[in-house]
Amino acid sequence: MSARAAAQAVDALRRGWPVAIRGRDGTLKLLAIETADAERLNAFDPEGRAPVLLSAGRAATLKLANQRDAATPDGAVLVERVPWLDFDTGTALADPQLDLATPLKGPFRAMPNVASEASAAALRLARVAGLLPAFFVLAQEDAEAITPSDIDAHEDADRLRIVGRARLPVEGAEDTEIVAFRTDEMPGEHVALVIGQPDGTPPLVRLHSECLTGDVLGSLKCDCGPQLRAAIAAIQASGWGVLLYLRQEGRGIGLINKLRAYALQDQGFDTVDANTRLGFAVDARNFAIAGRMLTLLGQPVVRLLTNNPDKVAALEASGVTVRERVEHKLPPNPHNERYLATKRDRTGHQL
Ligand SMILES: Nc1nc2c(ncn2[C@@H]2O[C@H](COP(=O)(O)OP(=O)(O)OP(=O)(O)O)[C@@H](O)[C@H]2O)c(=O)[nH]1
Ligand SMILES: [Zn+2]
Repeated sequence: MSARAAAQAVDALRRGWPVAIRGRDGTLKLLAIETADAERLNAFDPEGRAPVLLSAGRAATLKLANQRDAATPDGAVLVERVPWLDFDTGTALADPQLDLATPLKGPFRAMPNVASEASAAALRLARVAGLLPAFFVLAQEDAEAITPSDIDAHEDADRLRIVGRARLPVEGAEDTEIVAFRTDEMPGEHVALVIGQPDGTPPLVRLHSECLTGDVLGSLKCDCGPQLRAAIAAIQASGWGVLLYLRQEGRGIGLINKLRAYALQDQGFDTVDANTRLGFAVDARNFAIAGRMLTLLGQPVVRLLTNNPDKVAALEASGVTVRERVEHKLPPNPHNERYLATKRDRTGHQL
């Protein structure tokens, strides 16, 4: 298991270089459509025979769901390569933002997906890389192939360690310390704000997932910015506690993919369907990271500020005891009303 091999594969995908993944039922060489171009596709596949690998969620939108593999929205579907399926058509298959602008040619046909383990790993690697989950693929052995367990190692929360800490007075909580965590391969560092002084009682804890648009730019589309500031205030008022700032932008799909989801929301899809149509799980976050951070901070028992019962369950699954769920509701605005209603109606939030 090599987290480093997976990190190199993420880097290669981001640069438009091919990578290979070996699963138990076959090896796939992959070219990520988002970072490729016609020339790279030609170098990767001079004979024009590489089919396109898509998520089942995207394939369903294209009416392409392969009966066998489409059971889960983040399962994989192979689209048969035909002569007119060129690079631009591949891009149109990959990116749902283009659906309105470029009517797709067709018909496309799903074909049996032989290397199912490698395909699933490919979709996962695209998410880790923050790319659209869509590839041209060749079933081909490769000495440099990574394996699904390399990706597991890369994503393993137990690799996180504390790398720095300092006093950081923040607005509304002056007696605060910042603690930074990372793994060797991780580009973004997670941080914790330890607010006030531990007094032997379970800390009030907030798991805040990064939202550049809401936290920093004041976006009104979501409730993240107000939730962040209200969490600091609530922790301060409770005596002491911990705010975890988790670098899981867009519920784990990354900033660019979240913006793609926003563009789909502009077309009328809600936050759940937008994720699915892009080919991602509705919530791709790994809360084991939060569990590991709390463990490293020596806090195995917490009171959790959240409206999301899944967060409670995920944190408990990672070995932290949630003694109490404390609700964290803020008043809606005209722009986030529908988003909050979707969270209540479709993702089980107690709002
Ligand atoms: N993919 C996607 N992510 C979004 C969207 N709107 C907000 N987010 C992300 O959702 C995350 C915020 O969720 P949180 O507030 O931490 O958690 P929650 O699951 O809503 O639960 P609470 O603890 O009750 O707030 C951030 O990473 C945001 O970037 C969206 O429309 N699509
Ligand atoms: Zn937000």
